[in-house]
Amino acid sequence: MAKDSGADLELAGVTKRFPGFTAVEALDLTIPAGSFFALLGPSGCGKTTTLRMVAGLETPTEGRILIGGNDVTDRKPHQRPVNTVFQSYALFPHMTVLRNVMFGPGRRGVSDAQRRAHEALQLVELDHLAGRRPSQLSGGQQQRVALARAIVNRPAVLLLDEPLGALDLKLRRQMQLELKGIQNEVGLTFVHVTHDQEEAMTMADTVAVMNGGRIEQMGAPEDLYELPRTAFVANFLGQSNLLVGTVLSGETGSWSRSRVTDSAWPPTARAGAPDG
Ligand SMILES: Nc1ncnc2c1ncn2[C@@H]1O[C@H](COP(=O)(O)OP(=O)(O)OP(=O)(O)O)[C@@H](O)[C@H]1O
Repeated sequence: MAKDSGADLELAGVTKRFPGFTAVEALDLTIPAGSFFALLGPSGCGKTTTLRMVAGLETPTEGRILIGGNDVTDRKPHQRPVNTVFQSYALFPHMTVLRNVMFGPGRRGVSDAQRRAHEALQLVELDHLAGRRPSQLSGGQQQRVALARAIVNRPAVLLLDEPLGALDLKLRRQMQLELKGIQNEVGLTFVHVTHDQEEAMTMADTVAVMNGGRIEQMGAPEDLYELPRTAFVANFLGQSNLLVGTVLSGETGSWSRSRVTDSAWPPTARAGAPDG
């Protein structure tokens, strides 16, 4: 399959309020074209609501959403250059794998829908099972068909909502690598929602850690791990030993005299705080 170019995704002041509850709070975010971006956070932090607003399934209370520089905030889901892969594969059970993958381009009247569907199936290494029905496939194979069905539409942005959540651990780890490989190959912009730290850290170029509807910290996985800016991020990304204290003086990396403190986080500062 030809390498498609994804588009930048930009969220400007995006907020979602449900009656009596703010799920997403003034989110500002730019995801560069062709990158693999992960939204990581605990249950209820607003990840799926954010994704649903990008897909057009939820309307922001405030803010704008731009894809490739075009404001899509008021566009219906099918008018956006976006496809979503859900945890529940949502394949059509009565159709073959090939028909499932052809469905989108076929409906849009694309002339070479069948060839494109075969290409997408080759990409996920399932073309040899094109004649089967979803019930004759394993969970991992069904998830790959769901991915092919999204990729065949060549969306500028591909949204993945816990796409590996229904798979057992071994298959999940294997699919993480495959998904990352496919993203490299097709070059689309991937936005992946997960509460699995390891998944986000191994797959994404950039990880945004969400907490209570806000992005607590965003950066390359290794930067988040090495330099978490808050105790929440440190705890969420791994095991950590936190000590509460007060900084009396000094700068990060060159401490003279301090007591270890919550605000003395990140860990380089901790390591340099000798006399607490
Ligand atoms: N239609 C709705 N009406 C009211 N509150 C909602 C609605 N949809 C979501 N919420 C609330 O908004 C918050 C964020 O929900 P969201 O589904 O975005 O979380 P999440 O981070 O994706 O969680 P999970 O990992 O469990 O899917 C939750 O507290 C949820 O209860």
